[in-house]
Amino acid sequence: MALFLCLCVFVVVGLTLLAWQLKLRMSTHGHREPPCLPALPLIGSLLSLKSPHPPHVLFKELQMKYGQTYSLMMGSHNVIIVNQHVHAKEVLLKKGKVFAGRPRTVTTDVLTRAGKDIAFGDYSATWRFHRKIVHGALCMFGEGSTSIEKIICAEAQSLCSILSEAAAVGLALDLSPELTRAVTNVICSLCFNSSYCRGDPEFEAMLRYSQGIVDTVAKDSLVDIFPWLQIFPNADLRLLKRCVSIRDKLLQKKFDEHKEDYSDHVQRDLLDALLRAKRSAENNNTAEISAESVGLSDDHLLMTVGDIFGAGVETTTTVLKWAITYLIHHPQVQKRIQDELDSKVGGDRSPKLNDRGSLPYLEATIREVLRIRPVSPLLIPHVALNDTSLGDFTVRKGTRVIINLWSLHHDEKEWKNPELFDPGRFLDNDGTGLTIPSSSYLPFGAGVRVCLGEALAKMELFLFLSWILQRFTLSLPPGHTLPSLEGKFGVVLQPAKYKVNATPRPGWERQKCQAC
Ligand code: HEM
Repeated sequence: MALFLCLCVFVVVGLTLLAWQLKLRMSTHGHREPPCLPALPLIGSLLSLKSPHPPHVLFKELQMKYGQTYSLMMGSHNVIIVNQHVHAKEVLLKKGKVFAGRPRTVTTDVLTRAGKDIAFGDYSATWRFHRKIVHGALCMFGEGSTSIEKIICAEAQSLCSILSEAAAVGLALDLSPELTRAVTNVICSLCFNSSYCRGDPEFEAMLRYSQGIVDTVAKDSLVDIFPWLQIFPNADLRLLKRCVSIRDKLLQKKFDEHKEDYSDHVQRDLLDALLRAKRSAENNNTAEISAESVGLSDDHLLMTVGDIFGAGVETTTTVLKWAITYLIHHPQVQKRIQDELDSKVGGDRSPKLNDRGSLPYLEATIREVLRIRPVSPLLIPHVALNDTSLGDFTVRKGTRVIINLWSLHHDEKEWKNPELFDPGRFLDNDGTGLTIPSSSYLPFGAGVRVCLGEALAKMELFLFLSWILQRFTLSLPPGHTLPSLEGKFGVVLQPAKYKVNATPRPGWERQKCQAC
C-alpha cells in the first residue's frame, strides 16, 4: 500500500513537472524558448551534465549541439546559459535591470544573512542605495587618492622582502600563501585600518575561516539545488556555518570598535566611510531615499565588509597567481615587461600608479591574463526579475542566467588562436598604445552588477606585478616541470600549486628586509 502511494505521488509530481516544463517550452508573443537539454522530473538535466570537464568547458562544448544560448533544468530551476557576447551584453547592459536579480540558495543565505550584502543581494531599492554608498566609499580610496596606493605599496614592499629572504638562502617558494597574505592585508587595511604580521593569531584565524568558506562554497552543494536536503545532516553546511560564525564575530568586534571611537571628522578606513554615509543619509530628512526609509541596517554594513573580503581576496590573488604562472611559461614576456620597467621607471625608485600609462606591455599582459583564465568563468548567476526576452527567445520571470565568460573569452570568431597567450593582442598597431580588440571581453562583468572592486583590483595587479618584476626574475627551480595551465574550477578558477625561484635582478641583490 505504502509503495503504491509513493508511486502515485511520484507519478503526480512527475506529470506536474512535465506539464510545467511543456508550458515553459511553449512560445508566447511569437517568441520561442531557447533549446533545452533533456530534463527529468525532480533531477532536471543533471544526467546530461555528467562530464569529466569543469562546467565552463562543458557549457562551451554543449553549444555545438544546442546553439550559443540554450537552457537546462537544475532541479526545478530553469537556467539559461549564454555563450556569446551579444546576448551577454543584452543581459548585463541593455536589460541590466531586468536581469539584475540573484538566486537565493541555502549557502548564500548562510553567508550573507539572507542576501543583506551586495554580491548576492536581490535587486531592490535597499540594494541600489547600499551599492551606491559602498561605491562612493570605495571611490574615496580609489584612483587619485594616495592612501590606497600607499597601502598596496607597503604590502608589495613586504612581499618583496620575503622573496629576498628566500633568495638569500636559495629557497624556492610556493607564492600562493604569500600572495594571499599580501592581498588580505590590503583589504584589512582598507576596511579596518589594521594590517597583520606573519603568524598573528587573529590573521591566521581569518585565513583559516576564509579557506573553510571557499572550500565549502566551492563544493556546489546539492542542498542549493534541492533545499529540502537541509533536513538531513550535512557536514559541509555545518562547516560553513562554523566558519561564518567565526567571521561574523571578528567583523562584529571591528564594527563595535569603530562605532565606539567614530568621529565625523576623521575617516580612517572603509568602515568609517560606510558609517558616515549611513549616518548622513539617516540625518538627511530632505533626501528622497534615506538609510532608514530603505531599511539599511548594521547587518548590511557588516555583510558588505564580508563581501569585500569574500569577493576581493580570492579573485585578486588568483589573477596574480595566473599571471606568474604564464610568465614562467613565457620568459620572453617576462623579459619584455622588465625591459619596459627598466626604461620607463629605472632602478632608483619603485613603480607608482601614475606609471601605468607608460607601461603598456605590462597592462596588456594583465588584460591577457584576465582574458585567457577568467577567475570567475561563469560570473555570479543573474535572475530575470520579470518576463522578458533575450534575442529571439522568451525568458520567464525567475529564470536564472549564467554568462559563460569562458566561451566569450575563447570564442574563435572573436579571438585569433584563443588558447595562445599573447599580450600583444591588446596593443595597437605601433605596439605603444592599449586597445581591446573584441567586444567579447568582460573580465569584470558589466552594467548594474559590474564588479564593485574593479578599480581596486587593477591597482593591486599593476603594483604587485610591477614591484616584483622590477626586482626579481621568476623561474622554476632546476629539474621542475612547468605547472599545468588547465586550472581547477571552484569558487574561482585556480592554477596548480608549484614552487618558484625569485632571483634578484642586477642592483636588487641587497634589499633590506622590511617584512614584519
Ligand atoms: C581581479 C580581481 C577581480 C575580478 C576578476 C572580479 C570579477 C568580478 C566578476 C566577474 C563579478 C560578477 C559580475 C556579475 O555577476 O555580473 C564580480 C562581482 C563583484 N566583485 Fe569583483 N572581481 C575582482 C576583484 C574584486 C575586489 C578587489 C572586490 C572588492 C573590493 C570585488 C567586489 C565585487 C563585488 C562586491 C561584486 C558583486 C557586485 C554585484 O553583485 O553588484 N571584486 N567581480
